Amino acid sequence: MSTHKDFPNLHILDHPLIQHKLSHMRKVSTSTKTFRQLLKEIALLMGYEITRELPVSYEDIETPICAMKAPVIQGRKLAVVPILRAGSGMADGLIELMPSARIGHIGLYRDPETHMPVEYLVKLPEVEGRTFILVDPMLATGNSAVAAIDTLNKYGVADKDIRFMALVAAPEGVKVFQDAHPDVPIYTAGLDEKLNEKAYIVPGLGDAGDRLFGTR
Ligand SMILES: O=P(O)(O)OC[C@H]1O[C@H](OP(=O)(O)OP(=O)(O)O)[C@H](O)[C@@H]1O
Ligand SMILES: O=c1cc[nH]c(=O)[nH]1
Ligand SMILES: [Mg+2]
Repeated sequence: MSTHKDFPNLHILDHPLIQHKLSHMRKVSTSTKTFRQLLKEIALLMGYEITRELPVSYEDIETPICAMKAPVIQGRKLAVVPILRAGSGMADGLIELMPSARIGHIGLYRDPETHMPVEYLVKLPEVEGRTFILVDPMLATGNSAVAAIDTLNKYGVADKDIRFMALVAAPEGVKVFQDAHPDVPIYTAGLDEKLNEKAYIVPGLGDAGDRLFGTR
């Protein structure tokens, strides 16, 4: 994991396995089935990296040989919140890693003309004492991610209790996000070059939702 000199909140997950799988996802020739499988696998690997700092406490257990104090993840409850639709493909991987996490949903789509997000669904678990991992493969203009965090705030989740995980990010979006929510760390596998005139990430991987679900 490395940080970026211009973006103090941005953590780039540069593990070779993550990078290798992302390269396959980017290819225009990759099928829906493979894209879906790789998104899930990368999310699991990213989840492994970002949960590195979870606090542990020690519990008395008995092995078949003797008693010992064994580390277990301590206290705080977790929620995974995908931004629909494409975020659901990442949530699948995280839930495999953390099967007892609660799952919330925030449904947003980008208006094709204005590129501004339109909210169509919010359903969240109890927020008290919980850390939220918000997931979406694409951080493009940053407007969807900012809107999703604003929504979490509205439901009582403080920025300090949120982590945002995006597969690929554009510098423009990282800046917008960081200016709006400087206390929310962003974890990404790829900081790309720029946005194009339709606000798609370049080189990116195209429309993540369409590639995940086989729509257009
Ligand atoms: O940073 P932004 O410019 O806001 O763009 C990123 C958003 O665009 C995509 O969703 P989309 O609107 O295509 O919805 P979908 O997942 O249903 O396809 C993507 O999954 C993000 O949510
Ligand atoms: O490149 C992009 C930008 C926004 N949404 C996507 O799915 N892809
Ligand atoms: Mg889409």
